[in-house]
Amino acid sequence: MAFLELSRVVFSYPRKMKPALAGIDLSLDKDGVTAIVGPNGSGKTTLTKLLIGVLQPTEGEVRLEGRPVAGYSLAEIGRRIGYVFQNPDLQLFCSTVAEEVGFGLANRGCEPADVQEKVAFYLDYFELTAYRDVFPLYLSQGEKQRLAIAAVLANEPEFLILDEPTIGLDACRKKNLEDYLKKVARLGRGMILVSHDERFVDKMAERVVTLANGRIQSDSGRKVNAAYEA
Ligand SMILES: Nc1ncnc2c1ncn2[C@@H]1O[C@H](COP(=O)(O)OP(=O)(O)OP(=O)(O)O)[C@@H](O)[C@H]1O
Repeated sequence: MAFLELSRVVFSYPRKMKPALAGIDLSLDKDGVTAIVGPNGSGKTTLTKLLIGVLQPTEGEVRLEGRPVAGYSLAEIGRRIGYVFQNPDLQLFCSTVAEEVGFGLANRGCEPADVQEKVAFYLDYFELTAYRDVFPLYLSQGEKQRLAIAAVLANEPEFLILDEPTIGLDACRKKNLEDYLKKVARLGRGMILVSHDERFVDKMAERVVTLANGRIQSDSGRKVNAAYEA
């Protein structure tokens, strides 16, 4: 059974004549890295928001492990699917960087010592230790982006959706992110990358789905990517 599935999905924003998605059929397994690419306005972000139940399809159905997404609470989906928004400002809400990384773990009832250990690890990996007590919205754009990614990864979700994760990252930080995500992928956790960064997509994705005008223009399907061979 597919982990996530869209069947004949049409989505129209209110007061818009043209649907943002105009009939999407797509199945995603629990493992593997799928990139969703396509021009501005082709529907990439809309598609990912339907997958996490933030938007409901106008027609058709979105399923998570065979059950309609509409039947899950947003909190349930959020525990299983980590979502990094295109704009990190929209997802940072804690009063310090360290709190932001540990929030999900503490919320899930992790022991405080385990939370501390994981927070230290993720702050170190994403080079944020020096900012641990800083108010997140005071960080630079690239630092905020790294923090948003670290906070989602720290929760170790079963599946990840990253919308333009490389925006604002310099070459060195991009390589760090690539290495970490490849490690996550090798552990069998799947992900969707929405990205205009062709080099990053090339290095990361086993499957590339191209959207154009709210439709799937091409789908490379699955292929073996040498980068994932242990
Ligand atoms: N909240 C909204 N209200 C109305 N229309 C919207 C809204 N969000 C997106 N749209 C429209 O829906 C279409 C698809 O937008 P979407 O953000 O999904 O595209 P995208 O492929 O992610 O674009 P980009 O590459 O620029 O991020 C666009 O025409 C956009 O203008």
